[in-house]
Amino acid sequence: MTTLTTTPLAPLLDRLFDEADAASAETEAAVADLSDEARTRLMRSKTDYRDLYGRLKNAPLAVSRETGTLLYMLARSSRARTIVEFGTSFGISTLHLAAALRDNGGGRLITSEFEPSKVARACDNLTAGGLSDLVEIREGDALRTLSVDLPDTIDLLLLDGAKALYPEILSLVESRLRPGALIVADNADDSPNYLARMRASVGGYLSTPFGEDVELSMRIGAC
Ligand SMILES: C[S@@+](CC[C@H](N)C(=O)[O-])C[C@H]1O[C@@H](n2cnc3c(N)ncnc32)[C@H](O)[C@@H]1O
Repeated sequence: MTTLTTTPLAPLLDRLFDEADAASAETEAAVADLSDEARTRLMRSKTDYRDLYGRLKNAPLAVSRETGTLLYMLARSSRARTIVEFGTSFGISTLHLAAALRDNGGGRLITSEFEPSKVARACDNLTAGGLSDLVEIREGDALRTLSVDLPDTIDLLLLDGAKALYPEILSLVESRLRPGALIVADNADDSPNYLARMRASVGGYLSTPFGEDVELSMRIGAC
C-alpha cells in the first residue's frame, strides 16, 4: 500500500492526467501563432519566459505519468525529507513528491509558481489529495521565492519551470544539496547550458538522460 496508489490520491491523479491529455489541443492552440523558431526562442529566453507561460496559464503542462511515478520512486528510495520544486502548475508532480514524503514519514516540500490561478488550483488539488500539510507553495518568480528561507539540506530538487532558468535555480539551492541529492530536470534538452554544467566532468554531479525527456543527476560527495 502506498499513498500514491490508494484513495484519495490515485483517483485524483487519474482524473488530473486525463484532464491534462484532454487539454493538449487547447495548449497547442495557445501557441499556434508562434513559429517553431519563436517557440524555441521563448523556451530558451531568460527574460521573455513570462510571455510564454502567460499564454499557457490555463494549461496543466504536467510531467508524464511515467515521470510522475519516477519522482515518487526516487523520493521514496532516497528517503527524501526535504524537496524543492521549480514549477508547480496544477500540482501534479507536487502530488507525487508529497505522497513520497508522506510515505517516508513526513517532510517539507517547497514549490514555486508565478501564475496565481495555477497556485489556487494546485492548492485545491493538494487539499483533495490530503497532502497540503506537507507543501508550501511560494507564489511569484522562483528567482526570488527560492532565494530565501530554504532548508539547510535538500534531498531532491525538481526543475520544471522556465527551461532557461535551470542553471540559475540550481545555483540558488546548490550549496544546500546534500551529497547524494537527486536533481530531476524535465525537458532539459531545452536548457543546453544546464546540461553542459551537469555533465561536465568537474561539475560535481553524475548525470544521465533518463527516459524520453528527463535528465537525472546526483550531487557527488561523501554520503
Ligand atoms: C511545465 S509546468 C510545471 C508542471 C508541473 N511540474 C507538473 O508536473 O504538474 C511549468 C510551470 O512553471 C511556471 N513557471 C515558469 N517559470 C517560472 C518562474 N520563473 N517562477 C515561477 N514559476 C514559473 C509556469 O507558470 C508553469 O506553470
